[in-house]
Amino acid sequence: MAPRVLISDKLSPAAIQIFRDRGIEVDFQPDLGKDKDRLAEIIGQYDGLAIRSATKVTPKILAKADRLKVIGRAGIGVDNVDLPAATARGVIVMNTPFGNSITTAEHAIAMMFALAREIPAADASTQAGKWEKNRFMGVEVTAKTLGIIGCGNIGSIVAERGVGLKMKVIAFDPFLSVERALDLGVEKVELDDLLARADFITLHTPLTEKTKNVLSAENIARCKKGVRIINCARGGLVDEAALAAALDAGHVAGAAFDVFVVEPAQTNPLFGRENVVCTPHLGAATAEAQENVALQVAEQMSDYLLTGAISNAVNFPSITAEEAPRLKPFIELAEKLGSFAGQLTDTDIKTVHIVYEGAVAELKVKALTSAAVAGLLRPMLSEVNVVSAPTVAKERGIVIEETTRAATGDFDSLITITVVADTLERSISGTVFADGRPRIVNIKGIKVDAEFAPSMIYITNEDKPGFIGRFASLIGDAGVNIATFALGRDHLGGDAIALVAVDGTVPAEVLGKVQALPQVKAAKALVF
Ligand SMILES: NC(=O)c1ccc[n+]([C@@H]2O[C@H](COP(=O)([O-])OP(=O)(O)OC[C@H]3O[C@@H](n4cnc5c(N)ncnc54)[C@H](O)[C@@H]3O)[C@@H](O)[C@H]2O)c1
Ligand SMILES: O=C(O)[C@H](O)COP(=O)(O)O
Repeated sequence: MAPRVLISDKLSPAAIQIFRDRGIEVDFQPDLGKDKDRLAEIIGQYDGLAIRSATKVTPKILAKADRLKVIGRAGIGVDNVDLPAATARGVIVMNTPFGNSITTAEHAIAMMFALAREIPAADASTQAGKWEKNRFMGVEVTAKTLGIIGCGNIGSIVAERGVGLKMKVIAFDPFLSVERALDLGVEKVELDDLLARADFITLHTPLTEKTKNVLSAENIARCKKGVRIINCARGGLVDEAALAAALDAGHVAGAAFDVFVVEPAQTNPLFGRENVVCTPHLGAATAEAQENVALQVAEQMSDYLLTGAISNAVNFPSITAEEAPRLKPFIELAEKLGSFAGQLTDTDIKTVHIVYEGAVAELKVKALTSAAVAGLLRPMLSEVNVVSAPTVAKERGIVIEETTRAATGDFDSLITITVVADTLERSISGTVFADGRPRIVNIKGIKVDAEFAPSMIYITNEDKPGFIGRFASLIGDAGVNIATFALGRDHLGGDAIALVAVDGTVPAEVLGKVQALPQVKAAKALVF
């Protein structure tokens, strides 16, 4: 069945064409995002949801999204998607981090000029027939100091434009390297320095706990008198009420805002002032940017739905289209090895150490680790999946360690998972043979060669004669058919293991009888 995608926001029709060309069914309902109830009603029919910022993907909507595999944000900010809830359901959330950056940077520059020359007020006055030539006295931007808070994709483009306009550009961004600042022709400064020196301040950070109200009443008071403030990033970076007061007091000369704490902004503390310029979240609204983000999101979502390739996901590592098919059998192996270890572990897991050897070490091991951890935790937490597993493990204080190294033994590729719990440490290794099927090749240091089967019995016993015969007749008498039987031992007469694939489930009383056999140390029914 072809995957189905719902577009619930105003996306360029270019996206629809891409989906159709790739053989994906697409429903384009550009106003649906605003109707939460209707969206919740129909979301269960779709594998993909393509959005901009009007659709709010809440836990309630996700709870109904039974088929949903991917949410594609045609744009940058994913703050309208409940990421923990999407992750918990195994839904990949991807954005298009660069498609609208130039456009948004240009909007910030346009806002700066609008403020510097009071263009909106002058326009309104002129079109009202007033010709108030003496009323409007602007300021030049040349040689002024432009302070950028957040110098990432968009902030950097604004910086370059600012330098081109002969401004002195300073930036506060804890993650901006000195080399990058130098490349951009920007002086990296601390926030206090920026506040004290900037004639224009423009914000380009995401809204986080740290950046919320970065321009608070106190920080606005630290700004140079006559500063002009531009926000084309996210509402909430500036305390709107404090800014309104500072504008009224004449401390701030002007403000240009594209984004607001509450959107759509029908009322706002900043509204109604001549030295305030507002646009309705138009930062990304150019034909070019909308074409870019629509094409990109449709390609990315199609790739994921059709090939498993992942790009620009905010909750999963990237996987290229070439990697996806090579990774697939190892994802299955990692998940099953994790599941094997998880089904044998009843106590609190402290550490999981995963070693990737040989060719598999060259693949995206982060994705394999997520799969292994999902398999490991699923016997204890049924809701966990490959996307949510690392977060769930972290929440539970489980330390995940990864090692990659060249092949050391008999196998081209080998994955070994060691689980350290309260009172035990358990290792299991597996590989994928040329037939693409995952195999178990070592359990706690004992070599074995077994395929995974839907229903298995794992037995540890003393390596003494008689066990196999007794076990086989017990199982046979109980009407349980043995499909395959794999054996291993550490040395003659030492510890032995048996991995037995059976048809159908193993009744508890049969397992009890196996456990009671002489020489058997433990027996466990496993399902894969
Ligand atoms: N108005 C619009 O229509 C529109 C369009 C596109 C993007 N945006 C928004 O613009 C913002 C920036 O987007 P981007 O693509 O440049 O993001 P980005 O991730 O490339 O850059 C953000 C920068 O902020 C920095 N940063 C993070 N925390 C900080 C802190 N506490 N103090 C200072 N700097 C900090 C990061 O180091 C990073 O360099 C986002 O919020 C995005 O949603 C708005
Ligand atoms: O984060 C973004 O990309 C911008 O805020 C643009 O949002 P929009 O796609 O709703 O215009």
